[in-house]
Amino acid sequence: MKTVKDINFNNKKVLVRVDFNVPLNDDLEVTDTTRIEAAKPTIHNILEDEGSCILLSHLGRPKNREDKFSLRHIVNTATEILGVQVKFVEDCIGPAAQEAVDNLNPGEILLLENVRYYPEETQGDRGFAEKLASLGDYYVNDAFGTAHREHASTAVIADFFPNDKCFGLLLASEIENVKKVLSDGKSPVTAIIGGAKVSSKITVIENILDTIDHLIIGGGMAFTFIKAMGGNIGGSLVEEDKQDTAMEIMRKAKEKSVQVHLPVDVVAGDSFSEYANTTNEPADNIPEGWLGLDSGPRSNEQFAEIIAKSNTILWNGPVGVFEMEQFAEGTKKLGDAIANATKNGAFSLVGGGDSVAAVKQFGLTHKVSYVSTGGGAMLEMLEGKTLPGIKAILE
Ligand SMILES: Nc1ncnc2c1ncn2[C@@H]1O[C@H](COP(=O)(O)OP(=O)(O)O)[C@@H](O)[C@H]1O
Ligand SMILES: O=C(OP(=O)(O)O)[C@H](O)COP(=O)(O)O
Repeated sequence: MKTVKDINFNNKKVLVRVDFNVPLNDDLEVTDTTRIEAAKPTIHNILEDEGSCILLSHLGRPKNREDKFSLRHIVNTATEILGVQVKFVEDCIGPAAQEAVDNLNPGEILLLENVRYYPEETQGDRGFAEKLASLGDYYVNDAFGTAHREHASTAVIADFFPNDKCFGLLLASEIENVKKVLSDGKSPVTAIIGGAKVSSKITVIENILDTIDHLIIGGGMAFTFIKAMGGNIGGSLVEEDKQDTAMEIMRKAKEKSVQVHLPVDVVAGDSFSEYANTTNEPADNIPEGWLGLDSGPRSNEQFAEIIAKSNTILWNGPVGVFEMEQFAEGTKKLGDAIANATKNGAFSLVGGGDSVAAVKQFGLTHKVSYVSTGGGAMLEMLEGKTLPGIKAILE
């Protein structure tokens, strides 16, 4: 994998696609800086070579150039984090962008306006990609969170730099960390797949069955499996039409000698609410009118035992409705178990939207081996897909 470390950018203008799609509050302040911090090593590498960085990013999904999606709102935060004044220009192509690039000196950073202000970006328009490409001498992709999109600035643009393109350090590191689990994982390898939707995780489970020893299925997903096996799940979340798929996964897991672990008990609520009355019930015998909303104490212990014996751990998806305090315990205990195993030498990767949010909420970010910066992108990698943003650099 060719990365920014393999190129000397001295006196060059480098287009860096970053994912600065960060959350903003109502006052348009950045509330989570993880993705900006994650781009720092790549940007600093280029600046240390005495090159200059032209940053390309999207923010949200604008339809009509709405001001709330302007990257201007993140300039101060980016300046603070990167330690260098970030210049900004209110367009990403055309004369204004060109003038700002012409005035850029080695060691400087220029952030261009939201590439999604142009519909051509998401359409993967070649002409638009060419206009972006004309601004720089090199193209670096460091936008892991957007690497599953075949857009102008994430994939098509690379065509215009046949010999002058490479991976950023974040993108390279995301790829390497998935490899550490899926190809080079030291056994026993355990995957915890939770969350709400069986349908969105089937391909992930099918793809990882060949490489794992234990599969913990938690969260809302578990009830489709439990019901398919004849359990009573009360009013718990279920995907009725996915019960055959669930049984098929169980069959394949057995064939491949993967041990599947489902919750044996749950914390049930009488409504999907943080004010619900709660009770502990067997996971396969939940009374009518009650919903399983968190894994119960016996399940948490069993999951922790398996995790403690694992050398490689993949966690995708919470095992309960962790956003509500009284259903957060299972996910917190699971996170603690993973942190402990990591302290004892296991490699742990946390990937995919809500589990990353859970890890942050419980203060475990620095107690696991790697936390991915991509939700959808990480899921697609775990499904075994080659992401367009990665393919474009490799080709
Ligand atoms: N037992 C449950 N019943 C209903 N929802 C659940 C349950 N356990 C977890 N969830 C919810 O699942 C959501 C995450 O689901 P999903 O989008 O599939 O996961 P991810 O974003 O990690 O891939 C969380 O908002 C969480 O509250
Ligand atoms: O935040 C992102 O994705 P994620 O929420 O799946 O992590 C990326 O910036 C991609 O954004 P998109 O889903 O609008 O293409």
